Amino acid sequence: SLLVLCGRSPPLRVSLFPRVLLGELEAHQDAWPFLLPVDQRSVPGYRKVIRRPMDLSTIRGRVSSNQYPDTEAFLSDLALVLDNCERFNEDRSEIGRAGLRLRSFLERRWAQLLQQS
Ligand SMILES: Cn1cc(C(=O)NCCN2CCCC2)ccc1=O
Repeated sequence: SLLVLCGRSPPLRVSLFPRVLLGELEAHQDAWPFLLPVDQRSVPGYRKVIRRPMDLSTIRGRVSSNQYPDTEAFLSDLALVLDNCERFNEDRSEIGRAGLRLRSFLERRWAQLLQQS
């Protein structure tokens, strides 16, 4: 309705996009390396190499407690998950390939959602 559209904040449905996208990422078959924080004791070198760890459960917690001031802050945490993955893993490794496939899904799906706005 016009009331929703003329407010300064984005229309309600656009503000739901992060929750829609996050739910689909959590359910994605390539999300398994990213669902929980990397166990830094069981992955040699991770703590030293990756200065800002991030994972989908941490993002879920921040979304649920409204800790993202705007959509860009949410998208930058998502990008951090996948940038960390590319930094730490060979592209041709199981986890590296999962990260590349999940990033491709994320980019295509986000563009699709924006077409609906
Ligand atoms: C993103 N990422 C993840 C790992 C990892 O080992 N995750 C655990 C994966 N398993 C899934 C079921 C039990 C645990 C290592 C390096 C890395 O960059």
